[in-house]
Amino acid sequence: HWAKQKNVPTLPGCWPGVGHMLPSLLMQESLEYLADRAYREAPGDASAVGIYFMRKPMLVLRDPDLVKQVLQSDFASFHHNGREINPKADAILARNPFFVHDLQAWRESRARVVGHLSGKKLSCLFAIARNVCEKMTAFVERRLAESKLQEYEPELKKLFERYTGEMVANSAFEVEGQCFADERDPGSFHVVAEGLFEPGLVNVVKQAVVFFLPELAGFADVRFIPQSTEAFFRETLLSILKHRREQPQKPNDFLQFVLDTNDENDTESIIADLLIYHTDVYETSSLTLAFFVYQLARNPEEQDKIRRHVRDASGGKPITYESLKAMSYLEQAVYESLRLIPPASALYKRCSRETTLLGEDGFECRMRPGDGVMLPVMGLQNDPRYWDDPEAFRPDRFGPEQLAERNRYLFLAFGEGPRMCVGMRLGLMLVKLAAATLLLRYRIVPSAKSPWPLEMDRSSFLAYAKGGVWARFKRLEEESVRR
Ligand code: HEM
Repeated sequence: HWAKQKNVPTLPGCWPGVGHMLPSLLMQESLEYLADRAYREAPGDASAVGIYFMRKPMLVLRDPDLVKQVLQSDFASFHHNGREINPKADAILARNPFFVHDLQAWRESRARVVGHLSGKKLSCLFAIARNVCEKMTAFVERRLAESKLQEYEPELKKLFERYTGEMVANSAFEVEGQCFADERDPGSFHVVAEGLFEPGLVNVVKQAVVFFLPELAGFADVRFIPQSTEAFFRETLLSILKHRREQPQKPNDFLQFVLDTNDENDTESIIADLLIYHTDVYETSSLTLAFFVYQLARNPEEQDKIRRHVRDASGGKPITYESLKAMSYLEQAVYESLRLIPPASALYKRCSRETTLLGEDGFECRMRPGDGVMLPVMGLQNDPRYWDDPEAFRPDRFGPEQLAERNRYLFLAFGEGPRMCVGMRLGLMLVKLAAATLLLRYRIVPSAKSPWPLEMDRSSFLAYAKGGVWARFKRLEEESVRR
């Protein structure tokens, strides 16, 4: 297929029948990391490179103008996100806008989520997140108090799953999630959701069946969200609904936003809205925070600069919704961390009608319905052709001038165009608030348990570091006393 197209080299290593999927069949490489490899191994000036997903042709883009065509200008031909979910196996996941491909149904499901996350609603969620941050610092303080060295060395992803898990419990279910309990509680929100996305043989096989063999998933009842997890959330919801109906003063929380827009007897729609919120908040925000705090540990000068900025913006008072909004340099630093390690290392789109991709350099490629397109987020965001010294952590890259000058399709950590992440503002708010809270109290220093740079587990569709992401926290006052 690709040999017939002008200017599209094929990635070497194609095998009859399986195409480039041999490492994937050996559970070593996800489609996202295959796209990343294709990006890096293609001839330096190629605008795109062809791969085969088994026998199916897929085009891996290397030019931000072609990315723009797929995500924005020719959205009608590429609106499909590629992955199919069988509603018989995963009825709730299938309602997440990310997996809805019929245009009208997608618009409706997206509008539901957008409606729950307007500016005013975000400020209500901020108040809940601030309480969760207090629980997090109390937890860190207890760990510091029991340490002889007066330092706490957490695996960051696990620590921040507690934060996002507690956030969901408090804001969507009005219960204590017990995520910051000292003893591991099997009924706590983060333990229930733990490991849903993480790599590992069982998950990699499960995800391959759920996302790429939906008929088999329906037939063999292979689910992404296990029945027991769904049952836990369902029971939690039913136990609080009655109490919520009787409350004269309704709290301003995510549960109430959902109840206000649903028929109160339609528990299926209510639980679907809550679980979409849960899956989307829990994993991406904890991953983003873990990699960001890791970057802070590895870049002490930037850490100090960001801390001074956070102090100035909060003026020595508790952080407010407004003061957090004003922390623009902190936000730039989060973007820079997302540039270096985006949680989704590539985006997958499927062509739904015949069209031609045209590059400014004369590149031309005919796409047929069913052909796949991979947008290698990690590759584009770390390419020395587009980024000066791409390995360096430099939040200045996201200053207003640099943003105005750069092609916006070079940064895709939240996607772009009509299907761009709807929870971006909430995700940024949660990440900024937790990071600012920690920076005001602790110095974050590297841990010997995490190498630099991190070695990524390439078998998963999201970004996970082999062996986890580690750092050490020390109280700021104690440090200055010792100096
Ligand atoms: C920092 C954290 C987050 C990151 C890095 C992130 C990243 C992404 C990415 C890359 C996409 C795919 C875009 C595309 O296909 O073009 C996406 C879609 C989506 N995200 Fe996020 N996300 C984050 C947080 C959230 C949160 C907190 C929510 C909701 C509460 C959320 C809800 C969604 C939804 C519903 C979609 C599907 C949109 C659609 O297909 O129309 N995300 N996100």
